[in-house]
Amino acid sequence: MSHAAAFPTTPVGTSGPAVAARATGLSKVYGQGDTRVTALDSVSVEFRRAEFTAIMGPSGSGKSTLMHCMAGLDTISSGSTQIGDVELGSLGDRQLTRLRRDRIGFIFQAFNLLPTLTALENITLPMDIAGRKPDQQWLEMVVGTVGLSGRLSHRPSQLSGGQQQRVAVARALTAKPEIIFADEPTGNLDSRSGAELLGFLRESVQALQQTIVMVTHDPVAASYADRVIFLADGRIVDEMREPTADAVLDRMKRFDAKGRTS
Ligand SMILES: Nc1ncnc2c1ncn2[C@@H]1O[C@H](COP(=O)(O)OP(=O)(O)OP(=O)(O)O)[C@@H](O)[C@H]1O
Repeated sequence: MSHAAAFPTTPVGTSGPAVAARATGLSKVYGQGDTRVTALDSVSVEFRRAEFTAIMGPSGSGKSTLMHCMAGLDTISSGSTQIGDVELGSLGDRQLTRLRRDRIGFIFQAFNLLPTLTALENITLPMDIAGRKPDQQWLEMVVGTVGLSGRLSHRPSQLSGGQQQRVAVARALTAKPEIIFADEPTGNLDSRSGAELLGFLRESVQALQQTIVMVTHDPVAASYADRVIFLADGRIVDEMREPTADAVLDRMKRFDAKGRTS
């Protein structure tokens, strides 16, 4: 499918720095003593503007933790994280909340939709809170592409899991944030809807210079990205550019063969 010709609007801010987000020597330790877990072990990584990155790795390798720390949703134990030029550690709670609201889009597995709001109200909520008006043409384009046009006045409880996921995706894209963090965004979709969604994310990167970081277990989903970062035991152990599903699958099999301690 191709939306390139129909992408009508101005790109996501083109004036900012070339690196949309960066972690430097990022470590995250949970618990103490016997329950101490090093979820991230001195991770340094850059997410460049207008690049689509997939994060992969075995269960428990630190993928979600990396994304949560980068997005300012979790504290870090050492190192630093930046969104654009802003060092997250230098921000107070309110500044961090505002930065998340204004500059970051989220597509998480728990969709975090508000039950009393309609689908449309959920989609525009972050912009309403920020006092910004959605670009109507873009909103319609996003809603049409994720297949929600007939469902906008439904509340989340009246939508299927897959439809709720589409609302979460539309909410993230509508505000044109500087960077979108997505955790298994196609997890609840059938393969055709998943492919459409990934194609749309891909084109939002190409046509709008959107920056996307996506955690996934699915090699086919990862193949839509520009690069794949592989985590194991809280460290980046490999990186692949222009991934194909087969190449990603082969790389993942090497984790399985070695167990989790590669
Ligand atoms: N709140 C927490 N308290 C204690 N340990 C945690 C917490 N969150 C994550 N961990 C631990 O940190 C490690 C990394 O977890 P994380 O959820 O980042 O892995 P993941 O790669 O996203 O896994 P999955 O693919 O299963 O979702 C795991 O060992 C996990 O048990």
